[in-house]
Amino acid sequence: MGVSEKIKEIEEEMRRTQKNKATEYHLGLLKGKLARLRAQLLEPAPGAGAGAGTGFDVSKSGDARIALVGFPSVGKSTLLSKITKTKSEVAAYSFTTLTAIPGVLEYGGAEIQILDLPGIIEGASEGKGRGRQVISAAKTSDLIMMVLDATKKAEQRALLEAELEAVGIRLNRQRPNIYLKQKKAGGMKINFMSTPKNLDEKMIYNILRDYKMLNCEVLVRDEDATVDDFIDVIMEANRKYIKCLYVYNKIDCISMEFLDQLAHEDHTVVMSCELDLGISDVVERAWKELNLMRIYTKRKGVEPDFSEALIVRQDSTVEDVCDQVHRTLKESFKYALVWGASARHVPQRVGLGHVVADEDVITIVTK
Ligand SMILES: Nc1nc2c(ncn2[C@@H]2O[C@H](COP(=O)(O)OP(=O)(O)OP(=O)(O)O)[C@@H](O)[C@H]2O)c(=O)[nH]1
Ligand SMILES: [K+]
Ligand SMILES: [Mg+2]
Repeated sequence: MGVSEKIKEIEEEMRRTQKNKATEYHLGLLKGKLARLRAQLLEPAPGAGAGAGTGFDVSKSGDARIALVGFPSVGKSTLLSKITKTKSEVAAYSFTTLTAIPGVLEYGGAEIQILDLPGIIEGASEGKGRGRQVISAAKTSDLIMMVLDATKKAEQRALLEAELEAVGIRLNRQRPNIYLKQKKAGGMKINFMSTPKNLDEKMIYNILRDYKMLNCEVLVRDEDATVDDFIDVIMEANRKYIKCLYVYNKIDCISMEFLDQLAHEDHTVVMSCELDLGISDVVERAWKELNLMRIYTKRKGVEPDFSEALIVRQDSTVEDVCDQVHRTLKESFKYALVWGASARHVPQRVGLGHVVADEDVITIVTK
């Protein structure tokens, strides 16, 4: 039996099994097995590189990468052509786009790579269409823009989310607060910080044994943690926590009432590429979700250079800023002077570990 068939069989068994106290452990084990099989499915076939030669092996460039994911003909390519200088083919038929098409969005002094991808369909995670390559490309992004057709049924969003879930992408979620460490010996040590609501020692023990992890230390810190969370922690190497912005296109074709309802949902923006409505909101929201920071440098005795920003990620330190300037700069680093929101007084003299804030001005003093 192939991996896909095994997955189907387990999914079927899970559907058949009634959820109650008596079946809880059995269902937990099935979930664990399912997660392992799904990860197997994603392993590249022997000899074939990840997306090599299929047009999906676009190298990363710029300060961040955004992937456009959605069903066919929702307007992904139309959006790419609107916000970048790249023209990706647009047409009324499905699967107009067949490979990954990169474009560059310039915003706030940053260059953001936008990846237009082929449309995906239900079953994509199991390899339907080019689903697996598309989702693998999405997995490399810093933000997923899920482009949705506002005129289509609401289920489309849940269907797409399930496809992304199945390959280990977790949207707008944090890694579960569970500590897990494999050991060479000593058996299993399972501890809870407070009484868990959805987990117990037996459940964790069963799943660990099924994964042949007989020596390890577990500390569940979150009382709301579920079996799925625990499996995510075991499968850590295969999981990716990515932000998602839901972008509803074609609002030129829906009622004002429905538009209002959509616009109020979390992590959601609405637009019409056709009427050129809301496009700048989409870009602004995407920029915010990326949480990038602009840092300006200033040479001693000279005004800061506001024409060119260094772009760093959230929670970056002076060390990260140095790396942006030059790979070896930190080797000759003596101290830095910082003006702006991260400084307690201006200028504050700081070391490499100082965490910077958006729009800080910094002078790096070398030995
Ligand atoms: N009414 C309306 N039509 C739109 C809008 N944006 C795009 N379209 C149309 O939707 C169709 C599909 O657009 P594409 O950009 O090719 O869609 P896609 O998501 O890239 O499609 P695939 O590459 O096939 O997955 C085209 O006929 C567009 O003209 C919009 O805001 N309103
Ligand atoms: K299309
Ligand atoms: Mg397209």
